[in-house]
Amino acid sequence: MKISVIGTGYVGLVTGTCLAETGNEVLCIDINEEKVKQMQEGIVPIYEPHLDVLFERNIKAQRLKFSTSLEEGIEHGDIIFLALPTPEDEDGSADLSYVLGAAKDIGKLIKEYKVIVDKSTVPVGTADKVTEVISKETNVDFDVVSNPEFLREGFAVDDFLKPERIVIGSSSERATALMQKLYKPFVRSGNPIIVMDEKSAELTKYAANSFLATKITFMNEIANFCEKVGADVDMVRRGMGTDSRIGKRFLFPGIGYGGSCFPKDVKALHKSGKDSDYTFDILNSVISVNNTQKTILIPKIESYYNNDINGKIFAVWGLAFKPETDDIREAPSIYVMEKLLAGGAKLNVFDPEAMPNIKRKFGDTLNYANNMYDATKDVDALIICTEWSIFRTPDFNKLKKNMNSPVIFDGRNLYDIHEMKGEGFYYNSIGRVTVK
Ligand SMILES: NC(=O)c1ccc[n+]([C@@H]2O[C@H](COP(=O)([O-])OP(=O)(O)OC[C@H]3O[C@@H](n4cnc5c(N)ncnc54)[C@H](O)[C@@H]3O)[C@@H](O)[C@H]2O)c1
Ligand SMILES: O=c1ccn([C@@H]2O[C@H](COP(=O)(O)OP(=O)(O)O[C@H]3O[C@H](CO)[C@@H](O)[C@H](O)[C@H]3O)[C@@H](O)[C@H]2O)c(=O)[nH]1
Repeated sequence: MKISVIGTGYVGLVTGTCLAETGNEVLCIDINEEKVKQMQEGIVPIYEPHLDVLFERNIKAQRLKFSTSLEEGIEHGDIIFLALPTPEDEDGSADLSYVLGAAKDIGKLIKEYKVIVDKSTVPVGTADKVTEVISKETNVDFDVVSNPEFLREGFAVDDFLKPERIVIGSSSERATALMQKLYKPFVRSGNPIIVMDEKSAELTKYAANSFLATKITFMNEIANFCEKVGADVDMVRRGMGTDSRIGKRFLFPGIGYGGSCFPKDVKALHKSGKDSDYTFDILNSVISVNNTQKTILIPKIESYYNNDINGKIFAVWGLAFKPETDDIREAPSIYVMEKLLAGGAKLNVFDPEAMPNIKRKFGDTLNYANNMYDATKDVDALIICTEWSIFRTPDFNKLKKNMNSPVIFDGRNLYDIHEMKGEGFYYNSIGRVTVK
């Protein structure tokens, strides 16, 4: 099939590349000229594991192409995916200006039947709005489908190629049949393509993300309570997670959820509720607990230094919002570092992939280390914000030699507290006793 993808970010590029991998002719459109130029030169503009191999293969096979011309995109695709940003607006709602702007342009350019697929995360009713906007501009026949994306950054290629489910929201038999044909190669192991109405599809995405954010937040509260009563959240997590009704995943406590999705999507669903005269009490709490959780290490650090961190030097390991990505959107590390800088601390930072993005945001207010050990030279403490694998088994002796004092504040519970007892560190983590 001929496919166009409008918006070539984390979702659009993965979608385009994976659809090319199954033999489709894909044209990816982006407004960012520099990004398009890079991709035309064969450079993947984001860090996403395993994407480079597929990207290269499909460009070589001439199934994957890039352009800045929306006109070309509209002409090329029988199916046109919108993978555009839907960032948080000032009132917490999803900003639909990118999606509706593209819809208007599509309305002006469309010459024959097309299926317009909304892959962006959008509030209930957006498919109707997109239909209305396009209809105002043209009499040409088209269908709008809601097809929310559930991929995770860091696992995006695998998630797209082997999805646990595909949700298609459509009231058109013609569009549904095309979408089922397109996705058939991705569900050969029997995972379902669930067809439903547009509104339910739109809500499914917000419900899934908000549920997962709630699950994490619940565990963060249990962790905070563990610290009060001397219980160990790792044990509680294992004890709970073995109940298949609860499940083992997304029970890891830490310094809050971040990223480009959970924070904005929870807020957007909460705001949608408000707009429909419904108060999501649970989501209200999730938002508030997560706000506090992002900087939960700060009072611990301050208290260790008798409320004076002015002039202290800290190493910060892990800046991306989670491992295996260079994405720093709503990364808890940002909130932690801003508080530490405001308190007068100096920071030596390291992340395997997110350094360029952090440099763009923080400029010369941070010291950027070449590797994880360099970051710890002459520091008063090490602060861990993201659980990259390379941080999991450090050379503790080397760390002790590098650091002014052996102190670790771990926001992601990387180390076994029993093993840490023999390493000679002051080790404070989340929901577990402090090793002194
Ligand atoms: N990132 C994820 O893991 C993920 C997963 C599932 C769903 N989503 C949702 O998918 C949507 C896209 O997210 P993302 O993370 O890929 O965003 P992104 O910011 O990485 O990418 C968006 C791209 O769209 C481009 N763009 C902006 N305006 C444009 C226009 N008018 N025409 C063409 N291109 C334009 C930008 O230059 C950028 O490259 C959002 O709604 C998000 O909530 C994201
Ligand atoms: O047990 C856990 C699991 C995750 N997190 C945090 O939660 C955030 C989100 O993690 P994850 O869900 O792995 O990353 P995303 O790439 O943001 O993916 C989420 O958001 C995407 C965008 O909507 C969806 O498509 C995915 O299904 C959904 O998992 C990160 O800050 C993690 O550190 C925890 O704190 N504890």
